[in-house]
Amino acid sequence: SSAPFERRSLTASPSDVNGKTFSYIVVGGGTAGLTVATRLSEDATKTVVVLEAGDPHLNEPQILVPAEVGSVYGNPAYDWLYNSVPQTHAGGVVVNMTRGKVLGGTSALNAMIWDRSAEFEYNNIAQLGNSGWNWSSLQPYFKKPENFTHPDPAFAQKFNLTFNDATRGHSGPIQTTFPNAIPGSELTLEPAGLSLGLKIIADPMGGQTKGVWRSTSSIDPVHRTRSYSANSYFVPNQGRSNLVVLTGAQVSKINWATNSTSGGLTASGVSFLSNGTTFTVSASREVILSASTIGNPQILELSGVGSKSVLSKVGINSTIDLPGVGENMQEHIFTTQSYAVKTGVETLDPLLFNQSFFLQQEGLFAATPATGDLGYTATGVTFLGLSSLFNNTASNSLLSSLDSQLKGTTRTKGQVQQQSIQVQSVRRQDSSVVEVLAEGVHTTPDQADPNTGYISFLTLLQQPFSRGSTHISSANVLDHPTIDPNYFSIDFDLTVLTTVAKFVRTTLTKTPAYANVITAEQFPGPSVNTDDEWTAWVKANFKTQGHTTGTCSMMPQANGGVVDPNLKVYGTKNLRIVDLSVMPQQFSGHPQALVYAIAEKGADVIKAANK
Ligand SMILES: Cc1cc2nc3c(=O)[nH]c(=O)nc-3n(C[C@H](O)[C@H](O)[C@H](O)COP(=O)(O)OP(=O)(O)OC[C@H]3O[C@@H](n4cnc5c(N)ncnc54)[C@H](O)[C@@H]3O)c2cc1C
Repeated sequence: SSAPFERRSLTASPSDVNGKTFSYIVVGGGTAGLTVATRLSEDATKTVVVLEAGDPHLNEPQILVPAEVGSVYGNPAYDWLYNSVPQTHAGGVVVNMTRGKVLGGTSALNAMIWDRSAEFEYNNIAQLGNSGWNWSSLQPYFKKPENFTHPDPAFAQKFNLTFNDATRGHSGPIQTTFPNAIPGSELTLEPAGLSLGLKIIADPMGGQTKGVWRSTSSIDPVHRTRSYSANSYFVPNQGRSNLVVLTGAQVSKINWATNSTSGGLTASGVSFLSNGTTFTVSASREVILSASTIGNPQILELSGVGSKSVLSKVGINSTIDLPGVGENMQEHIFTTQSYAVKTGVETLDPLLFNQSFFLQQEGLFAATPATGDLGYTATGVTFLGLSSLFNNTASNSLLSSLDSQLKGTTRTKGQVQQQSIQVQSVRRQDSSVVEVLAEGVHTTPDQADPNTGYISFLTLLQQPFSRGSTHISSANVLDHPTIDPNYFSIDFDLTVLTTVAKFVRTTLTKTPAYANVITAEQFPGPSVNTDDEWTAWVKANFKTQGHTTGTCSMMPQANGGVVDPNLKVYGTKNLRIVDLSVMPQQFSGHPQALVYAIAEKGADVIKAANK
């Protein structure tokens, strides 16, 4: 059957929404937005409208087929095309920041890895003044979004795909499982880790993640296609008469009720642009911002909520003085290295260079059940602590320079508190500072020889200490904000990222398991050798993982926070933020499962407040 690509259409038009009143307005139909809207519309006595700037793009192979991941990055029909400002501490490079501008948001184009971070990292969030946001209270919300399917037992045994049903969800909308296509070259992962003295983690969803393990992905177990907020939360419920989703609608500001302001401002609704025309819609209960890390600060600032100095620069009057808006931005960044392997070692490179192989794999993928390499997602991860990269002396000196550099930077109370928690965290025996993701393919294909197979290592910084910002650059919503992640402003980040890149060359690929299959390092190769060359290479080649957090941090207001533990924006009665932007601190790992958990918990908080 060709079920995965069946066409569906959305019916709402601006006139279905303009001038009307809904119980709830959800701004942004992304990962969190469609999750919270679907849950809120379970209450038939309430009406919900979602305003999403992007188009539906439902049932498109470029989104659904795992091996097509990346094919829409940089395409304005799917991607916001955000860029950072030139990065002062990285030789002025401009970093491309892909974000989904499509129904489903970034869940429509992410790399589908479905995992969880270490237990203590969630407890760190509670320690910042956020009661109810710790490992144990998040458990039901970790499980609620997920419907986990076991892998085929023989395949699981071959690739060490282990799991624990007790830590997974089994009846949620998002389908998760392991891919059923992993190239043989990735069999090196576990033996390499063991020879480095690392632990194999059998249940990485159980709160311990340092070591070597195999990740699941958000993919359908039969068709092997992407499962994301649009096709898994929204589409099955699109027939609800109290749920309206309008695409191609970019929210330009929140409108405020002019009556009493005691106890905070009331958001009466929002204005939005569709095809160049401005419309308005009203909310009788709440306005919920789910436009994420870059979209939310922009909308708040355009509505007079933010730092007075940012607003006055673009001529916007201050409605609520909230200097934390758009600040405290934190990002995961990475570089990749690729190694040529011996002839006969199976890799995914032929998908890129061998047309008849590709067509054969297309056929396998189109069958029911789907098989073959087009269903590939990355599974092989290694999470390393400081002690894998530095000896005791080097580690102590790194941490003491970090401490003195942090003390010399201007920080909010909340940042002082979170960075001291972060320093304690990176010192823990069970904490990770980097992830090494192994993939059986060349990740920089323009550097590859079409007749050779490759394995690649992505080295990903997990505990960045640099803090950046995003702020409006004008009073026009169509102008992109000024995004400055301020990468490498804290030296720790550059030292760790450079050291792990060298570790891949000098240690990881020298383990017997890798040495046995590798013939040569291909990227970066012999031109990068000295410490200075490595540092320059990292600065010129790093990319962002798109895991940005922090710009609407959940922290006490006096500490620089934007929302309280009920996700309500300070100074308002009925404006909440439900998505990744509320997380005040970066986690080790990949955030999408946390985003769904935030949205599920947020929906319960909102339902309880609006009985
Ligand atoms: C390239 C890439 C790969 C990734 N890979 C993984 C992975 O493998 N595993 C993982 O766990 N995480 C991954 N992530 C991260 C993860 O996907 C995101 O953190 C998560 O999807 C963010 O969810 P969100 O709801 O906060 O934002 P989004 O899903 O981005 O939703 C925001 C929505 O708001 C809309 N919007 C913005 N402004 C407006 C406006 N003014 N009006 C109306 N709508 C607006 C946007 O169009 C979008 O739909 C990846 C991210 C990227 C960028």
